[in-house]
Amino acid sequence: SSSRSQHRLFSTAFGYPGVNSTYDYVVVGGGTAGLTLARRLAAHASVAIIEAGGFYEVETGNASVVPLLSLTGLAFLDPAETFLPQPLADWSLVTEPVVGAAGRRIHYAQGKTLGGSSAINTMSYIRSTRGAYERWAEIVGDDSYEWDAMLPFLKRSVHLTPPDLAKRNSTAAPVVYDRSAFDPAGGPMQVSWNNWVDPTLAWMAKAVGQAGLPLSDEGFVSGSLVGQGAWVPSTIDPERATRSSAETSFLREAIEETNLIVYTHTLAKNILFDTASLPKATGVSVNTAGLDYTILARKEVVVSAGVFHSPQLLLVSGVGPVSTLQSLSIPVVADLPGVGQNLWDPIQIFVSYQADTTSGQVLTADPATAPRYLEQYFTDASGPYSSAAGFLAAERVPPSYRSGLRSETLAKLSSWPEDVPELEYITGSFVGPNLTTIATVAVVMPLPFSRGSVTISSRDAADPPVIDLGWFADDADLELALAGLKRLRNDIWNTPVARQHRVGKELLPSPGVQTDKQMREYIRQNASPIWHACSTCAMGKAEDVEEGKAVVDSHGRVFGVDGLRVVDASAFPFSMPGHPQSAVYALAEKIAEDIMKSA
Ligand SMILES: Cc1cc2nc3c(=O)[nH]c(=O)nc-3n(C[C@H](O)[C@H](O)[C@H](O)COP(=O)(O)OP(=O)(O)OC[C@H]3O[C@@H](n4cnc5c(N)ncnc54)[C@H](O)[C@@H]3O)c2cc1C
Repeated sequence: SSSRSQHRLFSTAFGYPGVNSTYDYVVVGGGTAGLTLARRLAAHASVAIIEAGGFYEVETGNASVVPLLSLTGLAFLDPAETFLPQPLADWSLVTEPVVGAAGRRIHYAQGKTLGGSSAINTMSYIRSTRGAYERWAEIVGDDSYEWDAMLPFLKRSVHLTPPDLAKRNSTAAPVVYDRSAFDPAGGPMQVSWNNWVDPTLAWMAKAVGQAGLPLSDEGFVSGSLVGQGAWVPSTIDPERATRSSAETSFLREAIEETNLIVYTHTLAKNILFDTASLPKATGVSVNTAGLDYTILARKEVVVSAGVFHSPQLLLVSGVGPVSTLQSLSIPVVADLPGVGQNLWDPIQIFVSYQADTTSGQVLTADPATAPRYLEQYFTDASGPYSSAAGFLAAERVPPSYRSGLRSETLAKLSSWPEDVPELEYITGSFVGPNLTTIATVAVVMPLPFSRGSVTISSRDAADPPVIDLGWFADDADLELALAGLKRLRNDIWNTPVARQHRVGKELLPSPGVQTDKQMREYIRQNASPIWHACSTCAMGKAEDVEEGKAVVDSHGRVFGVDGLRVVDASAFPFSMPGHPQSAVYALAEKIAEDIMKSA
């Protein structure tokens, strides 16, 4: 069953609901990590994927396919409690009231579809820093997480296509990247650049430069995040300018080249254990449209259900803090205090103005110009529809703001490696009233000091997990957010270029928000997720288990049980500065190799 089948029908790749079956490996969650890992394992073994969603191309149309729509598909990105649900591709998670953020409940988008969050994210492909990977290695006591050792795994998942400068057609947006950071062979995930440059983003990049952030000379994929990322690449297939996700890459390849079996619209309800001696995971009980059945694993169960659902599945299956399990009368399989703890969730704060330039969203919202751009997209894979996010910058808190920070906050910052950015900036251009352009710069604090948590209120995996984001639980985060907000307003938005292009009064926060107190209030009222949550089943050392700081070892193996791993963003030891998807793919590649070596 493990050899490559040359002439498999597409339909052969899908499981038969309701029929109990057995495979070598059962992977829960056909998302970013799950599909990557499953595709690699399926080259050598029989593998089943259990995925709660289906194919997003079928179920949400172009919303997750056309790059521009990844930013206008506000149903996914809207953090308000009143968001418009997209139940076929998003879990519709709403958090508990966030105490530090004016008691708001946040809609936290998470992909419920093949490809998981790689199918609904904003597609920036960035790698973290050398220092961050070194810290990962230290925390988990395993040198193989250092940058030089991880680089082959970072390279393995992706195929790079250089930017098409003719289609980008902009001298204002020079692309810089290091070719040697990619492998010419590489994996099935496509990484490339937008085939168009948004005119508003182009001058905003200049403004960020005038505020003292120089153009990076190697880009943001080579282990350094300093200055301007010089137009970071996206997970985009440049040929037709469509999203490349774990589904279009790893799953499609697995369907063609392996015997991987996929169960779509199937919810993993419980991990099954043989509790005779050391509890051993033996499979998963699942439900497809009301049918209950079991999928057994001869070798291992791998949980890749994402930052909120991986801890949930462990908890409902009896793996977690004893107090939580007992309060819901769940039989204890393993007492692991850290399951659902240590949630890291970076946030973003916006400053925006109306701009005197146009933007992709305006051109495509205007009935006079939209048809022409649609035609351009379909015939040439270029123009505004072909373009997602694309501009990012990073720095340490500059000295003039640093001097205003409390000594406790400075001490906390100094605990991080020197190459780790403390503030990141993301530019955006949106459509406003009467087809005006709204230009926005967000500041992100990539390494929050506050911790949230995930727990359960019922034994049923079909009920949503209970999420406490914990924003601003640590005052240092509010202080940094305030420094970042001032940096945006006083410097970036005050540069000659920004003054030249901004129109009228500040829209966000608004001129009335001036004192530190008012700005803190604005931050609490408007902080938004950037969807980089992680570490709820944190990787660490055995000695950190009791304190609740570690759930899995450096091979992703869950402490205290056998035959069970967690491999996804929940296993990160901390939030990787930059954007996380590159690290999720790399982690899946690395653990897949681990599993195959030890099999
Ligand atoms: C809106 C948004 C924008 C983002 N933008 C970027 C960006 O520009 N760049 C970047 O690098 N990162 C970005 N990210 C973050 C990045 O996409 C995620 O960190 C990453 O995709 C997480 O991968 P994962 O494997 O941990 O989880 P996921 O990819 O979310 O996979 C989890 C999978 O498990 C399935 N599942 C869960 N529970 C069950 C169950 N009980 N039974 C069966 N299946 C289940 C889910 O349906 C899902 O398919 C963004 C994320 C979001 C949501």
